[in-house]
Amino acid sequence: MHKIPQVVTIAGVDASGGAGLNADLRTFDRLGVYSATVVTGLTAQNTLGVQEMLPTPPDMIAAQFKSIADDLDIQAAKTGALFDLDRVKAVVAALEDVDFGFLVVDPVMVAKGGAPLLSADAIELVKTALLPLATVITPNLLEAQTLLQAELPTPEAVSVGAHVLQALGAKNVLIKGGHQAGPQVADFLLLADGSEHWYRSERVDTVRTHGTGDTLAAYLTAGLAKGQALTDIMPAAKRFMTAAIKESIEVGHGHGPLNHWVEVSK
Ligand SMILES: Nc1ncnc2c1ncn2[C@@H]1O[C@H](COP(=O)(O)OP(=O)(O)OP(=O)(O)O)[C@@H](O)[C@H]1O
Ligand SMILES: Cc1ncc(COP(=O)(O)O)c(N)n1
Repeated sequence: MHKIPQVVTIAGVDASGGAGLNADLRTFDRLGVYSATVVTGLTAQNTLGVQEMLPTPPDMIAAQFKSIADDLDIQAAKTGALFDLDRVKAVVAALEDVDFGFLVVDPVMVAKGGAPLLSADAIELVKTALLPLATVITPNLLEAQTLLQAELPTPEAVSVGAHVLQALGAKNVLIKGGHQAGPQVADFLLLADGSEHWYRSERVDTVRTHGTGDTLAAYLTAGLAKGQALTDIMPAAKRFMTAAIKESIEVGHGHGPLNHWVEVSK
């Protein structure tokens, strides 16, 4: 018998396959970890936008958690789209009840095309109840600004904002820079020990970025399950992100998905 790290993604399904738990599973497969799923909702969406959403009943979210916790040995979990207050409540209650090891909270709020994936009245509970459970939270710039109710226009402001998010209870904070203007993307990592790390890379000029945030957060989840440190995971994750965005695949007519099969140079 072979031992394999086991992870779970707690996220929504993307009918067109590019984002949400579909992107997570592909990333987990790529990194050689076994993955389970707690489906928080279905989305009828494609690379052009989100057409319909159907959140999972809270009881069914609880039942999925129980099935997994009763049988599997999960070392790391990741949250993605949680849709609304009832889904956030269900996920927080379940996470407090199980031991799924490391927790990566990707506070997904808006899809690339602009559709909301978290209702405004759920944001406060994400801040007060979900963030304190997190090993690492991975907001993009806009999500960080929403959580903080403040603009983050400079690298100094990003650093200050990360410290405020850490004070809310998240052990480590990664603020992703894909939404920044300029020739570079810069991700900022604030670790539990207070050390600060910038990861800068070229900005690929493309709209084919469906699922970038999910993929990076899933990459971190797999690395944590393997026992790696965030500072060891990030450089490899960034190389993968750049390559998967750059070597784009011809799928869909809008914000196309990433190339999760890309060869990555060392
Ligand atoms: N155009 C780009 N070129 C290179 N890297 C990018 C680009 N866009 C995003 N990235 C990288 O992808 C990762 C995810 O960042 P991003 O800010 O896009 O997350 P996100 O907005 O949460 O994604 P999503 O909208 O899928 O939830 C980061 O490492 C970021 O630097
Ligand atoms: C179910 C689901 N989860 C997450 C995202 C965010 O990904 P992106 O903003 O890249 O489309 C999404 N579009 N759909």
